[in-house]
Amino acid sequence: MSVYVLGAGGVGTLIASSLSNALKVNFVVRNTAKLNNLAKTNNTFAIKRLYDNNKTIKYTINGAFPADKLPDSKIDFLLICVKTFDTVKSLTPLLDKITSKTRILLVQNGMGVVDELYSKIWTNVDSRPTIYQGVISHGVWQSPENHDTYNYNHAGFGYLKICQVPRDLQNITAKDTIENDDVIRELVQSDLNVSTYSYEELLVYQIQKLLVNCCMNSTTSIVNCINYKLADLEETDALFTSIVSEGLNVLKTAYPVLKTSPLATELLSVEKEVKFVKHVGFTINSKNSTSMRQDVLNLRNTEIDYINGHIVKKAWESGMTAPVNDTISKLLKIKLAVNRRTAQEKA
Ligand SMILES: NC(=O)C1=CN([C@@H]2O[C@H](COP(=O)(O)OP(=O)(O)OC[C@H]3O[C@@H](n4cnc5c(N)ncnc54)[C@H](OP(=O)(O)O)[C@@H]3O)[C@@H](O)[C@H]2O)C=CC1
Ligand SMILES: CC(C)(CO)C(=O)C(=O)O
Repeated sequence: MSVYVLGAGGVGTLIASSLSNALKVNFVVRNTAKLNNLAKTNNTFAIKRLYDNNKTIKYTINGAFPADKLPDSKIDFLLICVKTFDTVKSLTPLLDKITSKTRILLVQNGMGVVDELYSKIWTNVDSRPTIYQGVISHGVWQSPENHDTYNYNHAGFGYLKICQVPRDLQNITAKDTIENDDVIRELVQSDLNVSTYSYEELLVYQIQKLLVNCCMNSTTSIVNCINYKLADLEETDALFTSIVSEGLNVLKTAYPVLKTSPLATELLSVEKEVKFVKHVGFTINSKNSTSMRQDVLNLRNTEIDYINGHIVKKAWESGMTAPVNDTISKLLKIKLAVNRRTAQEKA
C-alpha cells in the first residue's frame, strides 16, 4: 500500500510516527536540506515528549521524495498536514496519482479547506477521492537547533478526532466507510488518542477547536508569547468570551445542522467553549508556542483567513457581521507586516 504524507511538519511528522511501525510511510518533500538530513539518518527522526519527562522516541519511515519523483504510480492513502493556505497548491503536482479510490486525511486547523478542494479541484462528485477530516489538539513544535530535520517536540498530549466527509456536502447523510479503512484503524490503535465520528459530530468538534484557534493562535501571535503567559488574566477572559460568543452566533447560523445536533447543544455554549479554549490552550498546551505564532515569528503566511477569517467570511455569507473576529484578523495581518518590515530594515 502506498502511504504518503504531504506536509511533514510538526503535525504531519507526529501522525506519521504513529503509522511508521505498521506501514511503509513516505514523505513528500520540497526542501532539499530536509531530504539530505533525513538520508544521513537513514530515514530516522525523533519526537521528544515534553509532557513525559522529555522522553525521546525514534521512528523510521520508508523514504522521502520530491512531488515529481514519487516511486508509486498511484497514492492509496495521503495524509495532508500542510498549512490550510498551501493545500490546493501543494496537491496540484500530485493530482495525476490521486483517483476516486485514494483516501485523503486532512489534519489542519481552521475550516473551509474541503469546500475549496470540492470547488477548485474535484468539481465532479463522482471523481472525488474519499476525504477524511481530522481535528487535532496535540501540540507540536520544533526547536531552532532542529531546523531542516524531522525532529519535533510533542509539547501537549491531546486528541485526534476523525470523520469521513460526504462526497457531496448537499447529501450529508450518505453512509460512510471509515470503519473499514486499514490506515484509519492503525491510527485508532496508536498512542495518539485517535477516535472516529460521524460528519455531523465532527463538525461540532471542528467548531469547538476552531474557536480555540480563534482565541489562542491570533492572540498569542499578536501579543507574541508562549500559551501559558495569557492565562489567569481578566482581560484574556473578556477577549476570549467576545471572540467565542460572536463566533458561535455566526457559525450556528452558517451551519443549520448544529441547531438540531444534541452534541452541539451539549458542547457549544459560550461558557463551556471558553472553558474548553483555556483547557486546551493553557492546561494541555501550556508550554506550546502556537503554530500561528511560529509562522508570524518566521515571517511566513498565516492561516488567519481559515480561522478568525472563516467566521468573518461565514458572517458575510449570512448577511451578518463579525467585528471582533474581523478586528483580530486585521491586527494579526498588521503584526506580520510589521515583523516583515522590521526584518527588511535590519537586512
Ligand atoms: N503545530 C501544532 O501544535 C498544531 C498545528 N495544527 C495545524 O496543523 C497544520 C500543520 O501545522 P504544523 O505541522 O504546525 O505546520 P508546519 O509548518 O510545521 O508543517 C507544514 C509542512 O508543510 C510543508 N509543505 C508546505 N508546502 C509543501 C509542498 N508544496 N510540498 C511539500 N511540503 C510542503 C512544509 O514544508 P517546508 O519545511 O518545506 O516548509 C512544512 O514542513 C496546520 O493547519 C496547523 O494549524 C493543529 C494543531 C496543533
Ligand atoms: C492547540 C493549539 C492552540 C496549541 O498551541 C494549536 O492548535 C496550535 O498551536 O495551532
